[in-house]
Amino acid sequence: MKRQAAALALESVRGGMKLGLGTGSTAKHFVELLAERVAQGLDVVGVPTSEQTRALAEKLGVPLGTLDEHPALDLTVDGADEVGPGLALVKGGGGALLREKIVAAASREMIVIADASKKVETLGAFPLPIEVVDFGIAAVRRGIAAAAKAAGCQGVLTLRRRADGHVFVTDQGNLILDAAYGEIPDPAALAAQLSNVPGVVEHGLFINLASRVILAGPAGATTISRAEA
Ligand SMILES: O=C[C@H](O)[C@H](O)[C@H](O)COP(=O)(O)O
Repeated sequence: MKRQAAALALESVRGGMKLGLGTGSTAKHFVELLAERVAQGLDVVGVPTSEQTRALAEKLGVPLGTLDEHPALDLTVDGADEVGPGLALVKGGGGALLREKIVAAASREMIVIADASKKVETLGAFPLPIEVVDFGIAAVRRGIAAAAKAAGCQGVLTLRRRADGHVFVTDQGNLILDAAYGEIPDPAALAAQLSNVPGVVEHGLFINLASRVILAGPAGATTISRAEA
């Protein structure tokens, strides 16, 4: 299903485009399919949103550039952990939210590809990743808790660890707190509150960034554009 969504997104790619390349298991399918088209002669430049995606794209022969070289991208294709009303997203399950958001914001269009299970009525069942600096984390936690409360959210903040028990460090050298809010009644309000907390580098709420979402399920794929979401 993820590959089906990725294949549909690929139909929006044209020669000459500058593409943001997302991160995660769904975005991986897109990079693989894109590489097949590149091998057949499609001329594009990709800007990866993580070292993981960079390594994959390099291995598969997708031409890469940086956001400094290409500050205005045509299209970004990326996955999501949750897709809510208005195509508001939770992202960052793989820890790439900061670069993903910068790349998406630099793109004229963002297409999200996901399996249909990612569509929810209310965001928040998936813990919200919040990227924070490695300084004064106890104070930053307090700031996040107060900001969340002001937006009607309460929940445990867990410092993300890798499978081997070591603290997870993002590509930008920061840490991630996963916020188990359960429900986020007003994602835009929470996003604004969190952005004001000193020490919060970025959070995984993507508001008004996705222009289209391609959801693939057992019965086929559906495309939702923001105007109709
Ligand atoms: O940091 C990771 C990204 O935001 C991913 O796009 C997100 O976690 C979805 O990943 P997947 O396609 O593996 O479910």
